[in-house]
Amino acid sequence: MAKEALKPQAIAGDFSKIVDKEAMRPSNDAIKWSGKVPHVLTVAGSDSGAGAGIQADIKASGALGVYCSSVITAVTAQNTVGVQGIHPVPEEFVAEQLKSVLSDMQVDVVKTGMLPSTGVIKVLCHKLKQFPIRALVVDPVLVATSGDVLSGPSTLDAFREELFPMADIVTPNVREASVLLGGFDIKTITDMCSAAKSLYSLGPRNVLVKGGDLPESSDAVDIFFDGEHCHELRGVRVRTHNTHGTGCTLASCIAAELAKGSPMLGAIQAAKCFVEEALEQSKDLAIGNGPQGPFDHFFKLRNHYARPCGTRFKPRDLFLYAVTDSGMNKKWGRSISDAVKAAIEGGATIIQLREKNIETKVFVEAAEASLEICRSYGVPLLINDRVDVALACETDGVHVGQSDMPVRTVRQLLGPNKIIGVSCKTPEQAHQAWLDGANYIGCGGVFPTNTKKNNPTIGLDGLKNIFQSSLLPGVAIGGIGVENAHMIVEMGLPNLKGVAVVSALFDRLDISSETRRLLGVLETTRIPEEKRLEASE
Ligand SMILES: Nc1ncnc2c1ncn2[C@@H]1O[C@H](COP(=O)(O)OP(=O)(O)O)[C@@H](O)[C@H]1O
Ligand SMILES: Cc1ncc(COP(=O)(O)O)c(N)n1
Ligand SMILES: [Mg+2]
Repeated sequence: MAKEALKPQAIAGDFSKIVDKEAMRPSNDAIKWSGKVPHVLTVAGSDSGAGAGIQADIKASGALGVYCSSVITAVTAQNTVGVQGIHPVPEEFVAEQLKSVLSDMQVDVVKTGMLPSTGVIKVLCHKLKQFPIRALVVDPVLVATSGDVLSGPSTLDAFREELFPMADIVTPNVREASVLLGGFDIKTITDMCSAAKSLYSLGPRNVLVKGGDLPESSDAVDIFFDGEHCHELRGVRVRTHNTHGTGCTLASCIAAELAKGSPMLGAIQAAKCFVEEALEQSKDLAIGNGPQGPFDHFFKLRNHYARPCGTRFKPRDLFLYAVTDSGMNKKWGRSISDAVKAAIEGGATIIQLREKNIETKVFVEAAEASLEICRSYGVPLLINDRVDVALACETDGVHVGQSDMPVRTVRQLLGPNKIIGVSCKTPEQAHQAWLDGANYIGCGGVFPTNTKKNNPTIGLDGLKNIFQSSLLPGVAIGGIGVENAHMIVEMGLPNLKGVAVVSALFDRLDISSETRRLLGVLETTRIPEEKRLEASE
């Protein structure tokens, strides 16, 4: 199996090297299928619930523009609750399916999933010697995420002694790595690196130990070992129960990217980015009644908000928008990052550091400390006005006013993956923000406020005037608190996605409880029926 072509580009620097996955997103260029098409063959089980197994592999490959054929090794009766039954396909028929595909089609990469018996593993190894391919991705599916056994302990030797030495990469999760290493205890990222190195000694060219189920890990961290360096691939842990099929999907995305010619590390980064985006986009999916639902592999077809990986923005992030104020922090004797943490713990969905009188060094330190907190909760962090601080700290974006740096310039500096918000008082300013490439608008002040002196208020009518024509989602800001936030919600304006607040949170003794109170108002206020009808016209 000619593997040199896929030799990973080892990156200097050892364990603590966190590789920037943004550099390698799945190519979004439209792949026109003509002539030789990148081709993955999945050799795996069928999941009747279609969240994992060959169904996940075929969907993932298709989403990445790669053709995917399939050899079924077992048929499982499975849903979001678990696996109710397994019917292995006789190994001679697995051999027949392999011969049908490999003898007729130019398969670039084979990806394996559920291999229920030693016999099937032996048949597969034999066929791969008979029909050489460019790369082999082995996802050693032993136990489904639901906990059901998919490949018994009798297959461990065949995985370790026959299949692993042929693999370009093996992708065990923490549990599978532990079992394959005879019960090696994996509790930390350092343990994951040790496990990856031990698995590497079994013969695969590369090892990826997946950390989706690593206990107490605030991020989703995987460890990639290429024989020289341990690379830490860190992604945001998406708070969702729709994780059925994450492992299958990651492995089939790696196979698809390899089939398109990516180097190994680039393929892994692109695959991880795809899974993270799919999970993020599928948080509200409700398929099945069990504890672990599937996610949407075709989110890019449905998602008209272009959210390249690395942009943690969705309009619903604007729901409860906390804007810090250094004067208030000084008054209450708290640091900016403490205020940020308290607001997020109370339910804030996005944070903006608005620090008008602060030394740049202090601002950068506060932004870095706040970003660490925001990342751990998966909450976007924006910087008010100071594009230099946003760039220096790699925050999720900026919010600029009409007299700050022009939005087009900000977009050129920050690139497509960052969030840009713009303060607007008129429909014309909102339209210009859309033309200039902003992601959202902040409109106000709605009610009189002491936070922003001599700032003419626009009132509810001004707010309505803007959002009735705005092409961008946005928030209302200015004098908003628990006593009047319901009035904003009751307007029922489709693009008005939330409220931005300052003193209602930060000029209070207990930020978290004030935030929770405001969240309660926003969540319980109902849009009057007539407004709902008006909005739907
Ligand atoms: N909640 C999550 N948020 C973001 N990434 C996740 C999440 N759960 C799993 N992943 C990622 O999905 C991929 C599959 O990991 P994992 O779920 O551990 O595999 P398996 O499904 O085989 O148990 C890994 O890249 C992991 O980091
Ligand atoms: C047929 C089949 N193959 C694989 C898995 C693993 O699923 P996950 O990726 O969620 O661990 C599964 N549940 N069913
Ligand atoms: Mg999983």
